[in-house]
Amino acid sequence: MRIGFIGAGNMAGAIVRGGIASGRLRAEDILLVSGPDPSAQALAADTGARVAGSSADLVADSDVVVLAVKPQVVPTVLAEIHGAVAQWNPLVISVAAGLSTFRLESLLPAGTRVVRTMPNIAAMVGQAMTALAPGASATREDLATASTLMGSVGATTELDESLFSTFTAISGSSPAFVLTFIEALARAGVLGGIPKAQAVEIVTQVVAGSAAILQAEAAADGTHRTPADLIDTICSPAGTTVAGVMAMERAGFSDAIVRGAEAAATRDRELGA
Ligand SMILES: NC(=O)C1=CN([C@@H]2O[C@H](COP(=O)(O)OP(=O)(O)OC[C@H]3O[C@@H](n4cnc5c(N)ncnc54)[C@H](OP(=O)(O)O)[C@@H]3O)[C@@H](O)[C@H]2O)C=CC1
Ligand SMILES: O=C(O)[C@@H]1CCC=N1
Repeated sequence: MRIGFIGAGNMAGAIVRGGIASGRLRAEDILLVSGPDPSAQALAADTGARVAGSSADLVADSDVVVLAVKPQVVPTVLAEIHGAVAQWNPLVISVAAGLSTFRLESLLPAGTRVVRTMPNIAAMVGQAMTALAPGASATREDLATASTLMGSVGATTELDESLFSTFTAISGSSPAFVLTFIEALARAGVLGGIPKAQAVEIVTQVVAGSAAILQAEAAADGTHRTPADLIDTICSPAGTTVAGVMAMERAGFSDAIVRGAEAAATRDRELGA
């Protein structure tokens, strides 16, 4: 299957690099095109993918076209490829925040098969979480194709499109929230005298270990302990952890996270308006 990426920036780069590294995508099947800066050339040089002469040329040579430009640029790109899509009828997969399948379809020839997805940057290490929703003309096979593509860089889940803004907040954007937490906790380590690089290494292992516990719980038969259950196993009575958790909650830790996610979801809806 030939896959063309319109946009060769952070997200396309993460999918292309992660997919090739996992052995699930072949560089020779990947075509790239970008905007005024030579990001497609750079990604091609790095991965062995090829660069198309234009977005319309890319469509003519692709079974699947991935829209990986900023949401604000999508209408321009779809105007550029409208004729080629009418002629070649590729499956169009969007990774753009905010833009509904209805909106994308309205900018494409009638009957274009569209699948909306929301991956995250962890695609670059094969650990993305991607939601998928089919447009009006997409078939089960199209959804399976999109799922296979995104499955090459991590886990996938079908999700009702009405939930995409919330999903974008808690998955598409949230690696930045988690990294903000890591940066802050590492800074606390520095405050206590641990060198920054060592503090980041320590906190990264803690976050990976904590996630691994939850994944093991989810995979286990029987009762699955929730994050709240597990917090209780770490909080010794009158111990260090409960003192820390209480101080964090007094400072509004959980509230700050929910507010951050709500703001991201609101922005996703604004981008689609
Ligand atoms: N970054 C992330 O973590 C995530 C991003 N997304 C979504 O992915 C999409 C891309 O984001 P991201 O990769 O971060 O953005 P980047 O700015 O890193 O990349 C955008 C790419 O679009 C290219 N581009 C700009 N104008 C055109 C054009 N007219 N024709 C073709 N290509 C063009 C740019 O090329 P040039 O360099 O030449 O300007 C660049 O390669 C967005 O819609 C975003 O919502 C979704 C999930 C996570
Ligand atoms: O910040 C953004 O708009 C994009 C969508 C999800 C992650 N990055």
